[in-house]
Formats: sequence, C-alpha cells, structure tokens
Amino acid sequence: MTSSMHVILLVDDDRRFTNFAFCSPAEIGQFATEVNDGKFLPRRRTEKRWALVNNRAVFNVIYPFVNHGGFKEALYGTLQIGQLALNAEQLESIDHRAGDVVRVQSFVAPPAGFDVGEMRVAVEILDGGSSVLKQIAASTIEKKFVKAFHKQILTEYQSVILRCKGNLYRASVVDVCVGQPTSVAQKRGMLHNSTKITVEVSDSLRHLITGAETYKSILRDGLNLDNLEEDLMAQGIAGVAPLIRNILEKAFISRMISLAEAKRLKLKPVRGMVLYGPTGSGKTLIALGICKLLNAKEPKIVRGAEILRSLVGETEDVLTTLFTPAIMDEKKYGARSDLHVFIFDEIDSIASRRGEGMGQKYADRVVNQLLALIDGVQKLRNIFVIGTTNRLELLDEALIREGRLELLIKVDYPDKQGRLKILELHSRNFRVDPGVDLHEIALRTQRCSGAAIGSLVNSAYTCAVGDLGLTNSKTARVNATVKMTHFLRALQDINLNLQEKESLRPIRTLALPQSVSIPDGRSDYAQRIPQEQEKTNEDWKELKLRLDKIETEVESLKIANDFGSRTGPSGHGDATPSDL
Ligand SMILES: Nc1ncnc2c1ncn2[C@@H]1O[C@H](COP(=O)(O)OP(=O)(O)OP(=O)(O)O)[C@@H](O)[C@H]1O
Repeated sequence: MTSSMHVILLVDDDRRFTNFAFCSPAEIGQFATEVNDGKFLPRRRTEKRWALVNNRAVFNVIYPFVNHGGFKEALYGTLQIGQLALNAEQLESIDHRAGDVVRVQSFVAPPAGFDVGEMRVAVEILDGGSSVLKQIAASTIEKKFVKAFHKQILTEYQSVILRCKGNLYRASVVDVCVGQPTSVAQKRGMLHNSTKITVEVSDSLRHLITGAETYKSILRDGLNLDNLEEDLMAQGIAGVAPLIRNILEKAFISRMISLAEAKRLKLKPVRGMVLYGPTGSGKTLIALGICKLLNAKEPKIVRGAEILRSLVGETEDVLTTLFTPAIMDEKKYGARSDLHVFIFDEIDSIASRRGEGMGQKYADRVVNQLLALIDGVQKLRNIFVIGTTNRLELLDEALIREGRLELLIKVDYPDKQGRLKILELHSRNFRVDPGVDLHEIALRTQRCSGAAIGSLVNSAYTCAVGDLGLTNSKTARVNATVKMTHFLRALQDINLNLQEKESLRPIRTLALPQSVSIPDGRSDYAQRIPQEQEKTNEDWKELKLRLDKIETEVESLKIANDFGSRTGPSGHGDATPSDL
C-alpha cells in the first residue's frame, strides 16, 4: 500500500524521544505486521507496524492508545484520517514540514539479515536539557541509545533526540552495518541489545563527551584558516590566501562538518572544480597547495596529454586503474572513506568537446569514464577532481555540469599586492640588498603571471652572480647580492619577453581583468567570450602591438631616468641607465 498523508507535528514532549509515528485507529490496519502468503495481515495492537515515509525513513506507526498526561485525548482531538503525526526530528529526517503531504508505504522488515551489528552516530548537545552541561562518557550515551531504540528501525542520516543524565542530545545515524560487524554498510536496520553503537563528536565536544571518537574534518589537523597566508607562504605560495580560503569554503564546507549535519543542512559535497586562467598564473601550484591543507590522501596528478598517450594502442582502463584505491576505499568504508584527490593538469587535452579532433575517440572514452566515476550509477563519494586549464572554452560542457566539476574558479594574473607577496616569497631564496624596492618592482610587473615574477627574481639573481664575474663559482653564487639594478635589468628582459609572447597570442587573453575572482557556479562559463570576437582580434592585435611598443619605450626611459637620478651609475658592474 502506498498513500499520501498529511503530516502534523507531534508536540508531546515524551514522544520527541521515540521513533513512533501516530495515525488514526481507523488507518492502523493499512500497515502490515508481517507478510503471509503475499498478503499484508494487520494483526494485534502490540505487534509492530512500520511506515516508510517518502522512501527516506521508517517509523514505528501506532495509534494513540496510552493516555499519558492526556496525550491520547489531545491527539484524538487533532488527529484525523489521512494524517500522520511525527515529531520534529522525524520531520527533519524526511525533509518535510508540518502540513506537507508525504508518501507513506507499509514497510515489512526482511525476515533475516536486518539486525544492526554496528551503528555509528554523530552526537551534538542540544539546549533544553539541564542548564549546566555535565561531562558524560560516550559509553553512557551508547547504552542509552540502545535502550531507547531497541527493536526500532533506524535509517542512515536519520536523527533522534536522546535524553541522558539531564541533557538532551541529537544523535544522527552516520553508518549502519547490518549482520556481522564486518559486513558492507547498509542504509537501515533494526537495533537490538547487542548492537554496537559508536558515538562520534566534533573536536569541540571531546572534553564534554569523553571517550567518543571525533569525526575527521576535511581540513588538516590544526589548520587555522585565519592564518592561511603564512601557511601558504611556507608552502611556496603567495598572494592567493583569500582565493584559497574561498575555494575551501565553497568546495569543502559539506565535508567540514559531520555527514549527518551536512545532510540536515542540505549541503551536497562538491565533487570537483576547474581552475582556469592564463598560463603561469599558479593553477597547478594552487591545486597542490589546497591538497596540503586537507585531511586527504596524497593527490594523484594526471597530465592530460600523458593519459591520452598511454591510451593509444591500449584497451586497458587507465582511469579505473588510477581510481582503484578510491573504489576500494569506498567499498570498504563507505561514506567514511578518506578523500582521494585527482589533479588533471591541462584537462582540456582530454576533456575538450567530445567528438572533435584527432585521437578523440580515446579522449571520449576517458571523459565518459571520468563522468561515470564522478556522477554515474556507481559514483564515488570519496573523490575530488581538480582540472586545470587555460582554455576553459574548450571543455566539454558535460564535464562542468552540476554534480561534476561544477566549481569554476578563475586564477588570474596577480594584482599589485599579490605581485609584491610573490616577489617577497621568491626573493627569500637570495641575498637581497636593503635598497631593493619590491613595491616598485610590483608596480612595474603589471600583467605578469606568478611564474613570470618567479623567473624575474631568478634572472635578477643571475644578473647579480654574473656581475661578480665568475658565474660558475660557488662563492659567487653564495655571495651574490641582488640589487635594484639587477631587478631592473631582469624587468626589461621580462618586458621584452611579454611583448614577444603577446604578439603570438590572441588579444582576448590580454583583455582578462587583472584580479582573482570566483564566478558563481557556471554563469561565468555561459558568458565566455563570444566567437565573434576572434574576427576582430587581428585588428586589435596590431593596434595593441603598436601601443605596447610605445609603452615599453616610455617605461624604459622612465626607469632609466628614475633610477639614474636616484642612484647614479655604480661600480661593480651594476647596470647603468644606458644598459637599460
Ligand atoms: N601565487 C604564486 N606564488 C608563488 N609562486 C607562484 C605563484 N603563481 C605562480 N607561481 C610560480 O609560477 C610557477 C608556475 O606555476 P603553475 O605551474 O602553477 O602555473 P599554471 O597556471 O598551472 O601554468 P600552466 O597553465 O602553464 O600550466 C610556480 O612553480 C611558481 O614558481
């Protein structure tokens, strides 16, 4: 039997602590007590009847027969045919509010293999109990839980309220293992006296609920998000702390809290993202940096072009091999498996629109497999895929749909503050003259990527070593002090380099805004630069080249003037204005 019923809220206090649902006596017969010759047979009042509501949770359905504190009268007064009375936690578990219509089915417990061997519950302390929170042993809550829900059917993610030693606790089912403790996790089962309950709590409750396991936050132990900048600098990443914090919050919020809480807050785990932006802007660096902030398996880095090469001539399922550890972990630990991160560098080389280009049938196979692993029938919940590309517009749209690599993050050229931080970071490796003004260098490196700034510092150092005369001498390399003149010389090289490179690439790359931004979901993708713009690129390119040439000449003259007037030509082979 399946029917639609109106749910009403059960306001009686004691029923908050049960798994009972109430219907009118006239309807109790709809719920079976057992299967007999394929027919549901309503039996005696004392036998348990079950209602599967909205295919989400199973409640023990009864009609109000106990007149506890006038409860029976109170409920008879309000409960009508077609109504099902549920407590607040039950409503929450089926994701409905009082007054909603829900789908109700009679549920028959399987005759065997339905007893819960192990159940893991995430516990929070609720207000409404004793005003002073007392310390309690997790084992006390575990015993109370078994006692309160003995012979009740509980479902994964369902939460119940428990009253224990004067305090109220919300316990949410995180994992259900039926049969032997080693058996594969299943979604629901019946508790009995020998069910082993494991209480897990957040780190902050460890001192109040002693002996409980703490659930693993996705963030690395001890990571302080307010101190991210320093953490990243120590990893060799500068100027992108706000961007990375934003990514962590957008991509991993549902994994920062308990599974049950995430479910209650309706936070779906993000399965993957694409970092896109100009070459050298630090996409791969950021992807690796994020992994170091997580409590996850060591990331696997896959170069798009390499995976395609390995596929040609082989029928072997490369991705399945790559994902095998994640598949095994998912089977063994279910929702509690560690997170496996996969970084697909240059993802456009395998995931460009299907059906286009040479070797595409191999690429299509890889994309299809990847999609199946992320979002297919047997999708893995324990994976996070990061793709990097500087050609977002080439990506197969299926890959960036909701539920897949849905988070599109633009990693652009750094702004002035970012450039300064990158300069400071890379300069740490060398002896730098106190007269070096990194602010000024930051001002003059507009439109430079993090990679270009890194190589600017390296070139400045090479100039310093070169000025000591013996380039290959270890003493020269150790003693070289990088001065402002070295930076300026290196800067000129970079300017020339940029000019050369930009003459080779389409103008639209130059038109990207000079800031780091996170577009909301896929909207940015939809607004990608229209193809028509390509047509005007040629004209713009020529104009831009001419402007750039003038700009570089003016810039060089300005640098020479500025620097000449402040320091004058110095000895030791330092660059003079005429060198610039
Ligand atoms: N924010 C940054 N902080 C420090 N170094 C940076 C930063 N961004 C880039 N770099 C430097 O640039 C180098 C190249 O960065 P990375 O390979 O991550 O760029 P990318 O965007 O992935 O480039 P591509 O698109 O060409 O693959 C880094 O190894 C590092 O030296």
